[in-house]
Amino acid sequence: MTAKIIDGKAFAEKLRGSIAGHVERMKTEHGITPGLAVVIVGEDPASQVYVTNKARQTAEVGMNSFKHELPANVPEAELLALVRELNADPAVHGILVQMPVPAHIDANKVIEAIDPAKDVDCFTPANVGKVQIGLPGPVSCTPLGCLMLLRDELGSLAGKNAVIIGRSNLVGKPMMQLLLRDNCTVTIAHSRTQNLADVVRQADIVVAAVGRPQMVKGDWIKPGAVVIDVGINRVPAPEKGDGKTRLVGDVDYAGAAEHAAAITPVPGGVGPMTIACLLANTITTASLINDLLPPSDLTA
Ligand SMILES: Nc1nc(=O)c2c([nH]1)NC[C@@H]1CN(c3ccc(C(=O)N[C@@H](CCC(=O)O)C(=O)O)cc3)C=[N+]21
Repeated sequence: MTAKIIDGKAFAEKLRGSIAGHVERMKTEHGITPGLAVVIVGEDPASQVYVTNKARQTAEVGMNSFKHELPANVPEAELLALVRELNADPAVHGILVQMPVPAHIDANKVIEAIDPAKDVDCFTPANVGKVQIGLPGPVSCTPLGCLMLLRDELGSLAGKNAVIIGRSNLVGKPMMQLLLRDNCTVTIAHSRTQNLADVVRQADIVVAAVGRPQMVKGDWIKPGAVVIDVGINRVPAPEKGDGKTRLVGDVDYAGAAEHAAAITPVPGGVGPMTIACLLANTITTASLINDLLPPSDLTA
């Protein structure tokens, strides 16, 4: 079997088209222009590229984009003060502080400073709790993107055996909540899981989010399973020339594609969905802030 490639880039583009429509309606019907503020601390080149992409896509869907760049040695208090300023700014409906922040800054303090009403990453305890009990609000971007791809691929997820590899607050745990809400039987595997290969062999749905290049092997994949690869790992690519690198996921793509019914590539799979869902969350928070019903196609 050769798996169908799930084109996350194309899906994300379609989603951004729908988001642009919602932005237009919010402007014309309600006089609201959704605004997203992105804060980046330090000069990490990968983060810079990523934040620039976000700002461009934010503007492309018609939202206001506010970018704040702070030096790597900015005092924690100054970052917290900026977050509070953004909390109070009525033009800002979403706040994202690019992670990781430098070691002298306490990331938890930063997250707790963000007004949950504007927490488009869904990092705050209040929003994590809302996802758990199914109240409206922003939903973690990467898991939301994965869920949209899975629903598009499978229709109903009810009764499927889903195995998530990785238990992070960013991906594994919120992914568990969303799949459970869609009536999957969910298993979370992690670094201490015994017989990981056998656990994964039970899965109709595999979500790999461990951050270890190509760790999930092809013969772990049950024939006909759908594989969502969240990993984005930069590895050496000597075949491309000295010092060159390439991106690979957490799944051995070629091996898994021999068994899976469908699989997301890296790049071009989950990554673009994460950014699109960030914009989707900004529509959700802008709606809720203004007592409007968030569009159902942009949330879980
Ligand atoms: N507060 C916060 N929220 C985040 O959501 C957040 C963050 N901090 N810090 C960094 C990570 C990483 N992340 C990515 C999103 C999209 C791609 C993406 O679009 N990747 C492309 C490839 C890009 C390339 O070629 O390098 C793809 O997979 O096709 C990558 C990485 C969001 N993050």
